[in-house]
Amino acid sequence: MPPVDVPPPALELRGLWKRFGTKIAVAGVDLVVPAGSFYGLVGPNGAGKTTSLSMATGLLTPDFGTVLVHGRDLWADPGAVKGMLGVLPDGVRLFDRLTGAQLITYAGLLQGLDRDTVAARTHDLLGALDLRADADTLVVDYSAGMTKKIALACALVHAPRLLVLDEPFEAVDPVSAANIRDILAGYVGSGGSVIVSSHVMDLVQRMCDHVAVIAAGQVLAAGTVDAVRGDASLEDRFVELVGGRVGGEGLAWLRTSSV
Ligand SMILES: Nc1ncnc2c1ncn2[C@@H]1O[C@H](COP(=O)(O)OP(=O)(O)OP(=O)(O)O)[C@@H](O)[C@H]1O
Repeated sequence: MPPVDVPPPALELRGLWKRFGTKIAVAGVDLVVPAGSFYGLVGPNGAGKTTSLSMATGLLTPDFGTVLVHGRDLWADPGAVKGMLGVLPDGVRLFDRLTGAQLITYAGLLQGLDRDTVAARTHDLLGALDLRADADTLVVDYSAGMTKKIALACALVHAPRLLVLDEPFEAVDPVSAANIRDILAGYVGSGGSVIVSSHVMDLVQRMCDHVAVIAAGQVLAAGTVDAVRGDASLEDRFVELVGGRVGGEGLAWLRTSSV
């Protein structure tokens, strides 16, 4: 039988390391995000999620390691590979003196789309993310959740093959979050791949088909959500893997009434 062509993973991180001064933020992360998967990345504060995703998307140079996007080496040819990526970075400044509509338009033109396509997609994205009434408001005057949504629109406008979203639901209201989940589910259903970091275990358990738990810069567990969580909820499994429950010890003074 002739060999069957297996498509490469949407994203593959091999032996990623990053040190800031004396702090090792990422200590040998290996991760395979299968094409067509909805992948959750979870871990405690300071685990190295943002640092890993920044290296995976060309925003931060790794000290060591390789990033493959659909089989192509990102750091060997960033210009060619970045077009396949839609990125929602954490805490990166936007050009917030543009209006929401201008910012999406800018992102689309930067990705090489023609003006008519950008105009149509900007209209669609503003509608899907419930931002049409604020299309002409400066982004600097947006709320935190609106800013998150406009940044997500910028990540989507060129219909990338892989979406890398750092905490996309943070500060977003429940209705908008449900709309975003629908958009992402439709995107994955039509062949796209998503990796999303989140602190909301319940959301990851319901939304994602794969998950990786990362702590202290290393992957503690990775695979399908069902394989990682076993018989437990993802939240219980997370606490079991990561530990760190302290139950308010050492804060007895907080419960002492002086009245
Ligand atoms: N630019 C930087 N300079 C120095 N240290 C940094 C820098 N960026 C990250 N770190 C450190 O690297 C570690 C990992 O940070 P990172 O932001 O990747 O964690 P995270 O898992 O995304 O955390 P959170 O869930 O709180 O967002 C932390 O200890 C952080 O203090």
